Amino acid sequence: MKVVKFGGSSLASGQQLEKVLQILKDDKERRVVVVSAPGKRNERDTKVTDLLISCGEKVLAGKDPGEEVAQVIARYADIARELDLSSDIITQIKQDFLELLDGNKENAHSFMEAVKASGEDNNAKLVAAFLTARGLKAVYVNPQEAGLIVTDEPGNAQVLPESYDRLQLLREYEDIVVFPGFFGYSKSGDVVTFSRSGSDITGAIVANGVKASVYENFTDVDAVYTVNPTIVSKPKEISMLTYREMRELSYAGFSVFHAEALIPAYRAGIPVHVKNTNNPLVPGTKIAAQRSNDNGPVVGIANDKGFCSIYISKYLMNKEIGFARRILSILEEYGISYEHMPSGIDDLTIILRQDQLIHIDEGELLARIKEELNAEEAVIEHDLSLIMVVGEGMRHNVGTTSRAAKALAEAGVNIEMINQGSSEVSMMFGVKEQFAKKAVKALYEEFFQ
Ligand SMILES: Nc1ncnc2c1ncn2[C@@H]1O[C@H](COP(=O)(O)OP(=O)(O)O)[C@@H](O)[C@H]1O
Ligand SMILES: N[C@@H](CC(=O)OP(=O)(O)O)C(=O)O
Repeated sequence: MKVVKFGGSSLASGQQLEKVLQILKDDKERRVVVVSAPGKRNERDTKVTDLLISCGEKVLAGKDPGEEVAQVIARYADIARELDLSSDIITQIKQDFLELLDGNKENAHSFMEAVKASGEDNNAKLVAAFLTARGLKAVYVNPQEAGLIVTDEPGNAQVLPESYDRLQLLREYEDIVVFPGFFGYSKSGDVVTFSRSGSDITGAIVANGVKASVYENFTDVDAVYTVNPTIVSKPKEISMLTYREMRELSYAGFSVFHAEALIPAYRAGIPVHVKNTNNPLVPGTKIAAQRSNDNGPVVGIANDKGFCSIYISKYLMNKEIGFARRILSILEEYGISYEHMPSGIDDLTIILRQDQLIHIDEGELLARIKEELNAEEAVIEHDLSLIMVVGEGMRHNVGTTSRAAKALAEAGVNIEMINQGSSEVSMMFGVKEQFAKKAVKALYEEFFQ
């Protein structure tokens, strides 16, 4: 049994749904289909999830959401019209959506979560109706009915382990199961969404639950490329990656596959296969526990922006017991999590996502660090990009760091920080955001050209 997930770009129009139908017809093992909400039809289009967020926010602010409501309904109606489906399904979607907007708003978070999740939920109903109309027996299954239970963290749900056993029952369905991505239900029965692009996570959880032979993730590119294709045009494709490599690359900006979607598949030893809905016969990229190591030390280079660093220096920091703990507990009080923490004998740098500081008085934070830790210096540097050079082969190859550093130096990119060693399969460079693209191009030239 295969679990297949189709992303928003694969479900953006009737024409795309025809491709999905063919893909399902081509392989009878494709028994569980996880769907996103309709995505962008072209560069200037808006994803249904983004329309839903604006719509929900307007409702909560007491403004008229008429335009967004019309746009959301029009997206489903256009698809149904293109596919010659009965108008009943759109009438139902519209009625449910208006009822939802009219419903209980006492808890603004719960309301927004339900509005966001409706994008996937209604699309799953539409896709099931379409497949059935074309002669494939298919049934919509609700995540609560199927037992996908998650933590109550709006926009950041985590699956609860008991879900896996319950989801196993999806194996028993005779019809193709169409399952909405992006959300589960809390123990108290509320809709809770995963982080953005989280339908990838649903797909991995369901694949684990039903112990699929493979989790196929259908998207709009032929493969996972060695570098983001919006930075380097037509980059080399990756045919095979390990879970660890993909996790590092997704975390650092390879948005093609969600970083949190690896663990459920990895835990059950289920291979992941990234494929193109628009070109399903090309081999795509396979992700598994091991791969043959014949392509040099580096497999991919990812970058992500929006980071900052807090640099702290204090003479003899290395001898002071509990120094890092005390800094981290100050950050904890402010509700700040950190990403990396490279350190030296007298210095320490904490790298974190910059958006966490939006509502924080940075001057006050630095003053506290200096005062409570008797630090000589504490400064924040903003607008950093992290570049992650990833490859299992780096463990066995000497000189990869110096090759990378030389390539950056020759491109005139100043390295603000390096973190190497904590992960065996990656090294990280911090650079100023304005140099990130130049840096990625230079590293690509060095390792792939
Ligand atoms: N290294 C990479 N390889 C392939 N695609 C990448 C990479 N980095 C970023 N992307 C982007 O990821 C996109 C696919 O992810 P996404 O838009 O979430 O698709 P979907 O709609 O299928 O969920 C691609 O169109 C591409 O622009
Ligand atoms: N629709 C949700 C979840 C998702 O996974 O979408 P996509 O497959 O289009 O990335 C979002 O936009 O975040």
